[in-house]
Amino acid sequence: MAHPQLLIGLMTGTSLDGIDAVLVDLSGAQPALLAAQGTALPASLRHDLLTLQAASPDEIDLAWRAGNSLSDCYADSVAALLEQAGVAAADIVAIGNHGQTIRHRPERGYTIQLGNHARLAERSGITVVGDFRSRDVAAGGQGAPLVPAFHHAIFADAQRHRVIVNIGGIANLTNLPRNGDVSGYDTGPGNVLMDLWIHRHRGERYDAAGAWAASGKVLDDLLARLLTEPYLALAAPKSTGRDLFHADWLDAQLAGRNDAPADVMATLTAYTARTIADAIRTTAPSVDDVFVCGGGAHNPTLLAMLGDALPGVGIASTAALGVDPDWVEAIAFAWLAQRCLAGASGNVPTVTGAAGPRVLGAIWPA
Ligand SMILES: Nc1ncnc2c1ncn2[C@@H]1O[C@H](COP(=O)(O)OP(=O)(O)OP(=O)(O)O)[C@@H](O)[C@H]1O
Ligand SMILES: CC(=O)N[C@H]1[C@@H]2OC[C@@H](O2)[C@@H](O)[C@@H]1O[C@H](C)C(=O)O
Repeated sequence: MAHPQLLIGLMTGTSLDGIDAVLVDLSGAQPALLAAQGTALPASLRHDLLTLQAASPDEIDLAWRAGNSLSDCYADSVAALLEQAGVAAADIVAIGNHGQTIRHRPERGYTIQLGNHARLAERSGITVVGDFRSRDVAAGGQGAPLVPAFHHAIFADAQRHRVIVNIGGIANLTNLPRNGDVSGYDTGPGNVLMDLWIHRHRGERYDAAGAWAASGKVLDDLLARLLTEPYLALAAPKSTGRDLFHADWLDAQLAGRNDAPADVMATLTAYTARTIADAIRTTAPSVDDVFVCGGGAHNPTLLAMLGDALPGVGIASTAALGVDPDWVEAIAFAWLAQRCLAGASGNVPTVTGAAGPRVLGAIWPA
């Protein structure tokens, strides 16, 4: 049996719903999930991180202090994960730490994932690999999405044309045709608009199981207006984030309207499904099966709308492929850390638009 390769993956995504932490053994062909934990962020830190995604006064001080607090939360997550698994820090090869995206501007040559990796290495006593996106951006790429290489490694199939869709804050797809090629890009909003709307009207973080959306009716004129967003028609490589899909964007779309909030919720859910379905139809017209991961996998209203827009296509969660949809991204960053330490490339240049394959990430030794 191969010697275990224990790595930890940490993901704090666009939704800001908390820290996803996984402990995986990456010695085999498929990742073996040994322990997993979701931890909410303290409300004040979540507030600061949201503030940093819009212009704020004294951003630099706030950013660096929030980065330190975030790293302390990561360290607590790692300690809890190791305790849950009964594994010692000394047995972990590395932590792959995504960090928190607060700006994503590849067109200006930068993307910022906050988090003090030195502090995490110091507190955990484990080697940290972080800053996975900057090298791809430096090579002219989008720096995102990065998960397609991982999806390709574990989900590609020679008999079935698969598409993997991650519905997090933003949604991204990976196209895995039978011939072994891989392509992918960010399709547009994932849960971000739906989360914004329900938080504004009901004070809730998200529309649990899509129940509120299911109680409203889709407003076809509003949906048509939302579909005119120019990002949707851009050719890949492309990536997006809260830099585009934020509260002001939504308010501009709704200006001059006075719709029932439940109908807007239904329409934003339909918009999310439709933009994903349109991307799949354009990029992968001969797809056999779509597998969904990320928090959107828990929204049956969204999934039903996606299914309606893709007649004849099987839609399931990545659980059907043996990987829990909640942990795919965090496992991907453990895998990317392993690649970095091996000196292997982590990007797919045809996905990100980078000039070529690049080793992604920087290393903070234990
Ligand atoms: N039970 C549920 N019902 C409906 N929606 C849910 C449920 N659970 C999670 N979600 C949605 O999933 C979101 C979190 O998804 P996820 O953790 O994949 O996002 P992320 O990793 O932060 O984002 P990204 O992939 O864009 O970086 C929540 O904000 C919520 O909108
Ligand atoms: C800049 C950034 O953090 N992008 C995230 C975000 O969340 C989903 C989508 O937008 C994707 O592009 C990316 O995350 C995943 C993990 C990726 O890089 O593949």
